[in-house]
This record gives sequence, C-alpha cells and structure tokens, in this order.
Amino acid sequence: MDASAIEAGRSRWQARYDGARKREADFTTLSGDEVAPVYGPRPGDTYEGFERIGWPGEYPFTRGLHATGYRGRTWTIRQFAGFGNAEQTNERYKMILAAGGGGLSVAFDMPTLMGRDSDDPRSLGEVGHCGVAIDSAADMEILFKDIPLGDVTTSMTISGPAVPVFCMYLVAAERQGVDPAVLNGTLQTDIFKEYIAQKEWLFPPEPHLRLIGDLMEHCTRGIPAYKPLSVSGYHIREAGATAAQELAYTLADGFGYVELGLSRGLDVDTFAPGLSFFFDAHLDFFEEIAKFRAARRIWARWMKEVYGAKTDKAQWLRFHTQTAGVSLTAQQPYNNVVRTAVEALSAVLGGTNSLHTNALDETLALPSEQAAEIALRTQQVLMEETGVANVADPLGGSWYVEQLTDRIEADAEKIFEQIRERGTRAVPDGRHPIGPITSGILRGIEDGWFTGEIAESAFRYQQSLEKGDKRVVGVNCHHGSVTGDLEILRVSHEVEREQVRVLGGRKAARDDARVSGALAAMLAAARDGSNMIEPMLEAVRAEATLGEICDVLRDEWGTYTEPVGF
Ligand SMILES: C[C@H](C(=O)O)C(=O)SCCNC(=O)CCNC(=O)[C@H](O)C(C)(C)COP(=O)(O)OP(=O)(O)OC[C@H]1O[C@@H](n2cnc3c(N)ncnc32)[C@H](O)[C@@H]1OP(=O)(O)O
Repeated sequence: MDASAIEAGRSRWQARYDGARKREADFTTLSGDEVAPVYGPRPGDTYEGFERIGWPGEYPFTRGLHATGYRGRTWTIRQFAGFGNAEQTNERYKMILAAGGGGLSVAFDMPTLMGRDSDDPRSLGEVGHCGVAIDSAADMEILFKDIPLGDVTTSMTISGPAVPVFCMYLVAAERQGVDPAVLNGTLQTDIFKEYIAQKEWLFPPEPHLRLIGDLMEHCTRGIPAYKPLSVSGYHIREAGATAAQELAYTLADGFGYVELGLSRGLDVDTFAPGLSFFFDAHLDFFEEIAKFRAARRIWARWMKEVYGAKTDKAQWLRFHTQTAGVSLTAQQPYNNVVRTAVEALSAVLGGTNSLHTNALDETLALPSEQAAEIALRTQQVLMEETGVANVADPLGGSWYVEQLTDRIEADAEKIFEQIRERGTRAVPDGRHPIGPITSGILRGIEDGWFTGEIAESAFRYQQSLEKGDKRVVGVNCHHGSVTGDLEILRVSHEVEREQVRVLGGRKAARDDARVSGALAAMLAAARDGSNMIEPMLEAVRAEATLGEICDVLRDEWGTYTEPVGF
C-alpha cells in the first residue's frame, strides 16, 4: 500500500478515535511517558499488504473492532462458574460481581447439559458436580436472586438443551419484572462443536438445527442485543486440534449458522451481530495472538464477500476467550497461575472482548473460592498494572506476528475448501435449504472426518511430548519439589439428595393439566414446523422440567450415535 493510502487510513482512524468515548485513566508508561493510542507505519513509509492489517475499528478489523481498543472499554472479565445447587452458585456469583467481575457465565452440571432432571437415574452421582443443577424455572429464579437480569450480561454455557434452558432464563427475567426484550447475554447453543468435539448432543443434527433456527428468529425479532450463539473453538482445541484447525472448524461452524439464518429468510445485517465466538488461549503466545487477529479478518471478509453483510456489526467477530484447561498440570499446580497469566495475555494482545482465566486447581476439581479469586485477580493485574490496555493492537506490524497471522489465515482457507468439497447433501426437508458449508459440516460429522483429523493432531502432539520435543515443566522436564498440597472443592452428595427432594415437592405442587397441555402444544409445534419458542415458554412457565421437555422431543426426534473410527 502506498504512503498516501496509509495516511488516509490514519486520518479515518483519528476521526473515529476523536469521536469515541475513552475511559478516564492514566495512559502513560510506568515511567510516566505518554503512549499513543495506536501505532502504525511512519508517515511516508509504504507497506506491502497493509490493507490486510489496516487500522483498529476498520475493515477487515485485523487490529480490533474499535478505534479506541481497550481505551474505550476494557475486556469483560467473565469468570465461568457454577456448582452444587442454584443457591450455592448464586452466592458465588455475588462474590464474583463484588470482586469486580464484569459479567456472569453459568456452568451447568452434566445432567442439565444432557437435558436430564436431577431425579433421573442417569443423573445419579453427577448432580451439582461440574456445574449447577437446574431442573426448572424455579431453579433459574434462585440462580439469579438479587442479581438484576436487565443490568448484568449473562452467558449460559449449554448447547444440547440450550433452547429450553434459555426459556427458563426468560421466565426468570419475567418473574423479576424485567422485560425480556432488554436482556443482553450469550447462549452457547453451538451444536456443531458438540458433534465435532464435546459430545453433548440430544438429537440428530437436523432437529437441533431446526431449534436453533427458531431461536435465531425469536432473538432477532424480540431480543435484539442477545447473542443466541457462541460458536466455540475452545472444545475443539482442547480435544487436540491445532490452532489453525480450531480456527477453521469454528469459523466454518459460524458460516453454517449464517447459512441457517439466511435459509430462514432473516436479514444478515440483523441476525449476524447475534453470532459471537469462543476461543481457547493456549500456550504458544504468538501463535495464539495471530490466531485471534486472523479470526477477525477472515470472518469480516467472508461476511462481506460471501454472505453480503454490509454493516460493521454484521462483519465483526466478537469473541470470548478461556485460557487452556488442557495446559494445566496436576504436577506442581501453582505453576498453573503462570501458564494462565501468559495465555490470558495472548488473548488480550489478540483483542479478546471477554475473558475467563482458569483457576490453578481446575485440573483436579472445580475451583475453590481462593483459587477462583486468584484467577480473577490475574486478569485484574493484567488490566490495571501492565499497560496492555493503553494501546490498540500493540503487536500490529510485528514481522513475526503479521506473518503468523497470514499463515494461519491461509491454513484456515485450505480447511474451508476441504469442508466445502465434502458437502454433498441436497435440500433435507425442502423448507430450509442447506448451504454449501453446512452441507460439508454435516457430512464431516456423519463420517467422522472432524474427529479423525483432531485425533491425528492430538496423537502427533502426544508423540512429541513423549519424545521430549515438546516440554512441559513438572511433567517431562524440571521435576521439582513444588508440591500439590491444595485444598480442593468437594461437592457433597447431600446436594443431590436435597435437589431431588425439592424437585419432588415442586412437581407435586404444580398444575399437572397445565403442564401436560403445554407439553402437548409444544409437541404439536415440533410436528407442524412452527416456531417452538412460545409453546416451550408456556411449558416452562407451568414449571415443566428440563427432562420432561427434552424427553418429549427425544421421543419425537430420536437420539444420535456417532460413527466409530480408528
Ligand atoms: C469450557 C467451558 C465448558 O463448559 O466446556 C465453556 O464452554 S465456558 C464458555 C463460556 N462462554 C462465555 O462466557 C461466552 C461469553 N461471551 C460473551 O460475553 C459475548 O458473546 C461476547 C464475546 C460478545 C462479549 O460480550 P460483552 O458484552 O462482554 O462485550 P462486548 O465486546 O460486546 O462489549 C460490550 C459493549 O461495549 C461496546 N464496546 C466494547 N469496547 C468498546 C470500545 N472500545 N469502544 C466503544 N464501544 C465498545 C461493545 O460494542 C458492546 O456494545 P454493543 O453490544 O452495543 O455493540
């Protein structure tokens, strides 16, 4: 790009920056020197390929979504939490908010994630263990007691039964007197990644996609700020994918949801801002930064050129990041604080919008209160003490980071091509035609291609670890005397007994005819193809349980068994 075009971009950036709100903060170095809000080529310099890098706040958004970077607003500190029953988790949320957490993020227990009630025999031993147990709207009400849902952005990590759980959240808001239309938050809902990596689906892919389409329609029409999808690479990476695979599979899944929205006749500029993303921050510092920057650029380009998005917000890739759980070690667990800090720094230098930092004991159990607090403070140290929030995209223009960004982008494009070539599926039901990327994803799920590719990568990494080419302190080198005398959180089985007792009482107290009538109306909607959200909301208002709702749909749509491969 020639010098005059670069200068024209700088002027556009300056105008945006001048017109934007900035935080009241000291933007100098520790030594007291002023720093500029952004750096770029020196005036008069030319820069080959600068159009791919650009300025923060401008297409292709490689350098961030906002001209001000974190000077306008710092990232959201959003610590994922949940354990035991709704009351215990509500206490933890109040602690997180009081300690400076910027938003909430709900972790559900395994029965809830699988759409089962706490009194289901399959739930035995799991209630309240990896997250909070939610059986009906009454639990959701307790979960957010004294937390005004209209004021706090709330993320809920659930995909298989995302839609009924979302209905419970809406009903909890109604019971707080909050107009659901003002709600802002995120629902994970990403069913593609369940088949690809996390394995928590309820039905075959197509009925799931139908429900997700209903949800997208409902949110687009009535809850404009809400993000009904958090397209997740985290679990794909944690399953062993490389950085480029994580990026490409996740963005391809995102394209699949765009194709779903388009197939419903929704306007891309209206529904695309409701798609958000979720990535892993692993230990290779620069590769991760490059991955985040490439993600924004690829998404913006595809949204504009392939799917016709015209507005900035529809081209923006907004993402949450969690530090890599898989990088934590049981050996010398205090070292995990260091790993997490480095990973979090890569997310921040990559411009994450929201961040969770893992607790040092998470390889052993859910975080203790003390470990959870250290994790939160890790973000606050980065935000308040290090100066990283002073300058937008401080690594932009680094030869290494820019070349890595280009390389990861090129690798991702090759993978998109492989996915597209795999697509053979024609229109499934005649009503909602499936797009070319969605077709490739479904084929890749059904023939085990994604899981096979990830397993290959995981196997290669494990071999390099065992050969000692890749090194992990305390695991295959530097064995030392740092011991693991940690007090870990244990969830009592009493939680399960109590939850089952409370659930029994609730079931006995409700109006059975209202529940069965509402479930029958929901089933009728499932059959006639109309939007299922309103009838599902009615069932939730009647205190139908998650298990009851999901069982009706399991009976109708069947379950799914993945292909086996070696
Ligand atoms: C591993 C585990 C498991 O169980 O397996 C999990 O899956 S845990 C999974 C946990 N997942 C999560 O917690 C997902 C979290 N995701 C989210 O919170 C969202 O989807 C998100 C990524 C879009 C972040 O949303 P957010 O509200 O925190 O942050 P945003 O970046 O949207 O910022 C909030 C508002 O401030 C505005 N804003 C931000 N920065 C600036 C700036 N510099 N200048 C001007 N405005 C700005 C944004 O445009 C937005 O307004 P406006 O909206 O008006 O534009």
